[in-house]
Amino acid sequence: QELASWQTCSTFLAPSGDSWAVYAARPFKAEEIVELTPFFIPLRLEETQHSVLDNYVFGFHRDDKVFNVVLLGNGAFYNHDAQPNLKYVQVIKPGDTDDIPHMVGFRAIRDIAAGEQLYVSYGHDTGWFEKRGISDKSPTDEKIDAAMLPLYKNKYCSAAYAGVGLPTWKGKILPILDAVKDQLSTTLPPVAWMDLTRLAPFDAGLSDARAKVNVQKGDHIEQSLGLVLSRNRVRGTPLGPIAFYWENLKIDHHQHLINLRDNAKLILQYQGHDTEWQAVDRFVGYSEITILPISGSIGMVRRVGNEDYNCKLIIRSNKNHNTNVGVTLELVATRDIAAGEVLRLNISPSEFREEYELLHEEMEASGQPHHPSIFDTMHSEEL
Ligand SMILES: C[S@@+](CC[C@H](N)C(=O)[O-])C[C@H]1O[C@@H](n2cnc3c(N)ncnc32)[C@H](O)[C@@H]1O
Repeated sequence: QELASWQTCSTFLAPSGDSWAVYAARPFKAEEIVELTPFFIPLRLEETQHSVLDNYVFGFHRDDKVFNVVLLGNGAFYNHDAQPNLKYVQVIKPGDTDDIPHMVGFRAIRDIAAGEQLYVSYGHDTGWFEKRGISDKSPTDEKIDAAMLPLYKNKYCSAAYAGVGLPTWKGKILPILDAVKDQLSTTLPPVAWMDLTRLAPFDAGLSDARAKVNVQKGDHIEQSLGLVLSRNRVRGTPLGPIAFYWENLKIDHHQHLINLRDNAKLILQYQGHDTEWQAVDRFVGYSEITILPISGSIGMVRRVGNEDYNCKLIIRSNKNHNTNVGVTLELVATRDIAAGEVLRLNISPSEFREEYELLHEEMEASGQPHHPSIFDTMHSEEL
């Protein structure tokens, strides 16, 4: 098939040593948007600091308070370099008093070649690593060899499109960029932020992720990472509708998670005042396990239970990770899917109405696209 620009791969998540890293699938020019985050959820500090999620979020201020934002896509997986090639950018509408970002993404600091590992800075001081008892390894400026790159892309590029497409970009983001041009003191005109051919002609927001290319039955649509979180770190937060609660997972997922725990390949990380912020394993029981699809777009795929689904989820051990805090998630097509078709996963949505309400509030404030059906349960109970 002849691919349009929005269907091609820009970046991908792949194993690197004993963990994961994000790589450029193609060259980028300085200042170009390398990744437009497909979906972001701001959380209060106390909602992230006690679990492994704390290692995967970005801090920002809102209403004079510090928030931690969970980013889907590759945003949570950029490694740290004191001289990074990417910078985190967020766009806030001028005049908004609550500092809610309407767009989050990553821009190239310099020209980047295809195959280069992508890095951000976790902060100027060394505090980030010290606080967590991790030593900051000097960056290796790792690059995937040109001869190997096609193999990597074939294996690790996602076949899903998720997040902002042309309708939201033109209708909601471009007008803000016009207005903030001077505040950001960028020399680029707003239209130069994004090559419009990289955006799909449709939005593929939350619960509306689509196939980017034609996919055949049995193909892997995407491989991404799930963090293992205790249920009580997810309950009552806007993460609920994105996470997979134990009771919504299938029997083969349960079996697999039990096997992983039996083989010491799965832990529930906790840290707090009582552990002097040292990370410990605090597993209490299987039904307490929740999987948060923290990378890629699996969390944005519509959950339809057993009705008319076109893909399923496979949970594997995160064999490329030395800490056992997560699992590898694979989205596999259960029938042929055409490019542009909505992905439908055979897992039931969770039923905690107040979590949909919290998420809905966040989405209304930031204007991120979503399919209305995700909030159906909420609305039907309201009526
Ligand atoms: C946001 S995650 C980045 C993705 C990570 N490589 C993974 O596979 O989960 C942050 C974690 O990556 C590792 N990391 C990132 N940059 C590092 C660096 N410069 N030196 C040492 N470890 C680093 C640390 O384990 C840290 O807790």
